Amino acid sequence: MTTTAHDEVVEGLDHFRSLTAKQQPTWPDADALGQVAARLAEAAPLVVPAEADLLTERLAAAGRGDAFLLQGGDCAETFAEAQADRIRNKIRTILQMAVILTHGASMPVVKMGRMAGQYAKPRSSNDETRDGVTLPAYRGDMVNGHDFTEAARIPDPQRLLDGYQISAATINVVRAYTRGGSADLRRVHEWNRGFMRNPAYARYESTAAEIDRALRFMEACGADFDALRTVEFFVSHEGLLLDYERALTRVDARTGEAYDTSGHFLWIGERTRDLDGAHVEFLSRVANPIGVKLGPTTSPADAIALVEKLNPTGRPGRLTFITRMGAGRIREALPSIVAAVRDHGSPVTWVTDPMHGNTITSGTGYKTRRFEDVLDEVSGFFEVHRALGTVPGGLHVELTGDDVTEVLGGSEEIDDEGLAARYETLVDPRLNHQQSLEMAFQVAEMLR
Ligand SMILES: O=C[C@H](O)[C@H](O)COP(=O)(O)O
Ligand SMILES: C=C(OP(=O)(O)O)C(=O)O
Repeated sequence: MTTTAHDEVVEGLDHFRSLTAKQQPTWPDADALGQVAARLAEAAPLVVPAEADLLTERLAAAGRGDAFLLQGGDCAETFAEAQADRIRNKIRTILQMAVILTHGASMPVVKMGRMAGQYAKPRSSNDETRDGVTLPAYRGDMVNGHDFTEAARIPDPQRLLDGYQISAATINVVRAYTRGGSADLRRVHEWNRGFMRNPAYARYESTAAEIDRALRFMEACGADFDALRTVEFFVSHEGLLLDYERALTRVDARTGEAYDTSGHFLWIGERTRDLDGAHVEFLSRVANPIGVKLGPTTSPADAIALVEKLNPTGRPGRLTFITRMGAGRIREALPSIVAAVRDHGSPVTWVTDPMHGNTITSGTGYKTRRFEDVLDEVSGFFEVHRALGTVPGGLHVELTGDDVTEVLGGSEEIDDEGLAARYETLVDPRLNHQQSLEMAFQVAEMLR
């Protein structure tokens, strides 16, 4: 029998199975996992290749400095919170931030949620110990339960199917919300005006007034606001659970290329970005736009090797590097990496994740971050790119649309004691709604 190009693509997709895959759950029942994977392999795609290709174009624009990416959402989505109002609050927050950033950058903002699939987490330790009892660590709702009981912590492949279904429902809300008129620019700006009524945010009044004037100017020029009622919104998650990602990967009849249809954009985490590891190998085979998190131990040679493996043809928008160095290290650690990639010549879209390098434990024992460190890392990111003549292409943040108290600081000055009021995240701390908007105002100033 002759091997077709299609067969070769499919065969290539399974190469990762012979490599080391870090951060995978220890599924107790291989047969049960196989049955779930078979069902997922027949399930409808969550996104279609043409949407992923459109995002590649948008990210190429961000890489050139013709657009700016805003990627945000929960550290770990949970099944329980996949409710319409929570999803809507998150989208709303991202749209509100996007309006502020669009004004600051004077360029389109590409909007992307860490949503509809962000259900699996890499962990520092395989176990968690409480009061002398040690159980497997929580690895996200798509793997096991957060309750600290033996039964909840056993990885259950049925959760992959649940995650798929809940992602489908989430995408449905995202599409309805971003296409149904709720995203009207004037309405989003009105929400921002509501935020400004709190005197804590008076310092942003002049930016809000400028946006008002810009909207009135557009109106006077006869801008078709009805045409702006629909916004493009993409979904993304860490491509961590390779059994799930592989099962949702389909060969596109149009192009003959494989697409991971679990989300528009998948990223490889800092802990799984080994060049000879299974994650890099698998995602090198799919045609979606992909990202790689780069932490402070990344060498320029590591970055170049990733560019060559993940984007050998130098397709603009295909590869995004999401740097997460820490505020104290970014100004020393980032320049040599960016300079090496710039000199290599293959296009990369550079995005800052100012969250993951700035995690601390509060005096009261909470895993938290300081708002000022988060902003300082963003400043460092702009400084480095401006000094090197490269493009700071976007922002990746952990946020929620709700009023939680997980990150220290901001104008409402959440302090050590204040963290206890509404600390809800199951893994890492997120900016709350107000802190997210405040960050957008500050980044808008940096973008000018
Ligand atoms: O979100 C990122 C990681 O999953 C997280 O930082 C891991 O944190 P841990 O050190 O609590 O396992
Ligand atoms: C785990 C994450 O980040 P990193 O890989 O950068 O630690 C994340 O973004 O959820």
